[in-house]
Amino acid sequence: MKRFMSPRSTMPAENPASSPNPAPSKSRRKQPIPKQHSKENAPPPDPISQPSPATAKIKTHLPPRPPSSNPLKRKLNPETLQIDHAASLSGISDSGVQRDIFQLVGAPLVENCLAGFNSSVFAYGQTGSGKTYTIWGPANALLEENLSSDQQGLTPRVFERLFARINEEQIKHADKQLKYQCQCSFLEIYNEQITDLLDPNQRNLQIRDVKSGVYVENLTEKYVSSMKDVTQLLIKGLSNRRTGATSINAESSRSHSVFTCVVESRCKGVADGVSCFKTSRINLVDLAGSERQKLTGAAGERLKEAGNINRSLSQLGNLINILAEVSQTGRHRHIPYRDSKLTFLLQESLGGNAKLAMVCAISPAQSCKSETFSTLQFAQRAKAIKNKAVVNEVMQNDVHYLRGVIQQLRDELNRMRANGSNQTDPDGSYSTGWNARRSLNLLKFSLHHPRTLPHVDDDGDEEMEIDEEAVEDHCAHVGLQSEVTYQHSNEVTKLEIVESDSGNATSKHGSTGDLVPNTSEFAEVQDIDDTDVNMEEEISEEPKSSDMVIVGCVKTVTNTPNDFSAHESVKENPCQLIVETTDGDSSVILKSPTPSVSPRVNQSRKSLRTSSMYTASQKDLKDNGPETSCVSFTPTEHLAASLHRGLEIIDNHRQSLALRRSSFRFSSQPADSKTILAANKVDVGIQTFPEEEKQVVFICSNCRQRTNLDGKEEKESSNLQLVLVNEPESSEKIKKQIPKVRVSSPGFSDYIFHITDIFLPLYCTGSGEGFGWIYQERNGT
Ligand SMILES: Nc1ncnc2c1ncn2[C@@H]1O[C@H](COP(=O)(O)OP(=O)(O)OP(=O)(O)O)[C@@H](O)[C@H]1O
Repeated sequence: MKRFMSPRSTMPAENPASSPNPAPSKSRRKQPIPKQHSKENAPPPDPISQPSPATAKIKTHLPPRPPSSNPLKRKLNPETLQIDHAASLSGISDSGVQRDIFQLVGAPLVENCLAGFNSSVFAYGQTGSGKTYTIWGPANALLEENLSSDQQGLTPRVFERLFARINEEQIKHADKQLKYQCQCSFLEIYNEQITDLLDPNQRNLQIRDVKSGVYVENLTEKYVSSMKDVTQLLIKGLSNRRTGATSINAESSRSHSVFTCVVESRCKGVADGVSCFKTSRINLVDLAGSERQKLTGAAGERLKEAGNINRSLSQLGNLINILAEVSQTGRHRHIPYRDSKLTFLLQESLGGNAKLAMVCAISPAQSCKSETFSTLQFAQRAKAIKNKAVVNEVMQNDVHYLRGVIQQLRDELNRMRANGSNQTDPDGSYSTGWNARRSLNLLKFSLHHPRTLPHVDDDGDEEMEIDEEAVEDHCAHVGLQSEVTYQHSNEVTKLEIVESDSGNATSKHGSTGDLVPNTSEFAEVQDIDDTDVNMEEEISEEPKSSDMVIVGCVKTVTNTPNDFSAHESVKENPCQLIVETTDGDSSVILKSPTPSVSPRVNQSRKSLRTSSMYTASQKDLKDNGPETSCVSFTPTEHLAASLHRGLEIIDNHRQSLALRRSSFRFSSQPADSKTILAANKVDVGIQTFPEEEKQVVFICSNCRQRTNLDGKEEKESSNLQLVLVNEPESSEKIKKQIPKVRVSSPGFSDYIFHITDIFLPLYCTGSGEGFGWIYQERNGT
């Protein structure tokens, strides 16, 4: 390849005798390989073709060797070379056939990419061992007429397959309007400086580290849709690489080069209306080769380059050692990603969200034996690294579809209301409930948001307890306002949420800049596996409103499936719950819902975000948000939660009507109410109480407003109040009553009820606006 490119600057091999201190050459036009005259640059004596100690586990044939001018041509007898360290490697290409490499590395990479995984391939090895040949192939193999050449490198093969598979997938999923788009960039790191190979005037580009990852500022990105497009970029980029002749390699790469392609796909579910966005990143990395000065005869500028190359490779090796150690021992250590541009830029590929393949090129020459073993050791250590690749996927619900579901639920509710207390038709009742539940399930599925819609287990008991001290403080504060009375409960000590989410294994990674999912959806996809949430909640000492937040809807932003322990502190802002993780690294904020936003296209995507756990869209979100992990409830999510709870009400209402009795009610007669809960952002888990326990009455803001009109004392700003029928007995009892209210439906198993301000009006006689009301109120319309 290199010999067919028009290099920007071809630097002749250094000859210390004639050029002891040559000026750096910017011209990289191809030069004939200078003969080596100096003793130092003279080819080393022929190696003795002796096999390594006979402790081999794998016998391997080694690739054809470099040109005759290359000292590495004096190879060992491949039949007798035995390698100790190869046992753990994934595969060894026999005689360097490019097709083999593609089958071993390229084909899986393409499938992983289509599945939404980031994938990287690094070519590592000593200089002249065939890395460039492997990754890009010879240049003539890139020419259109030679596309089927056996010599074709890994990269063109990958893109050939990728475009073929994209076509297949688009045809196969035409009903889902599956569409792909690919965007490529090409850069090199030379002497610790980044140059844009697609626009060589762009030098010394800076790596920016933002919350969502790192990217290279001002790097050119080009859309590609065919092999021809990619070939053009490859030819252009490779011709701009810095190469130089050494005694080992006439066209030795003097830089690390990274070809990146971001593949985005979007499709829409026919049945559920959910749009799915996937993003994956392919990094093809041709590392500069390690070299020993004695062997390469480098001097002057070439020596300086070699020093930089070796330093950067050594930093890579160091990083890989640490990552391997961390993976093996589980010990936490500082990972020195920033030691070099290479590791800084490609940190996501190294121990992060990417599948990583290392192609290690080795020389059969006896003189290179130590480099060969060192390369194999490197490969072995690299293999111990455990990356955390996830499918980078974001689901977006379809607003139109959800509107349909809302309408359906509204109709069902109206039907139920029309039936009123006439529940003589159990089948009708069942069918209504079933329809509602089915609608809800569809909605759940569409939202991909099981945690927003907590499962209500008829036999379960989801209890939230509140930190006693915080509650006391809170109550003391509220008590001073003389507006709240509480019912005593000795058991309440702290708020503890244990939420089990059997959410789908979506990923954290959505589309790149074209798509801007809402934050909560992003948080949802971040959480790919079952996650337990244990939180201790503190309540702000300065309650301002009595909004109640369903803390059970808290979603964690976590990259790996694990348990999540969080320490919550409820801030003042109504409807906002800030959850700080115990390690202080992040927090989750439940915000008031914001107006629903349809997916939109953001054209300004940054390039090469190697920490592509977050896409540009997610970056937008992250950038808009705090350092902490921010989870906002969109109106849609709130709507979904509301619908869910509305359904619970329907069920409960049906049961209540059937039984004609219940220990709680939603009152439209606020005149009865004397107790108002001003618990700011306190979730209330409702459990079955013994029947003799006190009855609680809930009123909504509408009713409360009427109460005010009636001259009742009311200063609360919230839509929801808890009202106890009986007079409180003491302030002590008041304090402990806030967090826990239990409701029972005798004759039924415990029923868990979440109470929020948003659904209460459904039960207010005369409110009459059903779910639409909820939706509109949440949007402030
Ligand atoms: N499998 C192979 N078959 C045929 N020729 C090969 C093979 N591998 C390498 N070569 C040839 O060997 C020479 C050196 O290979 P290449 O430039 O790929 O090495 P490299 O590891 O990239 O070296 P450097 O680190 O110095 O850039 C090239 O001329 C290349 O064409």
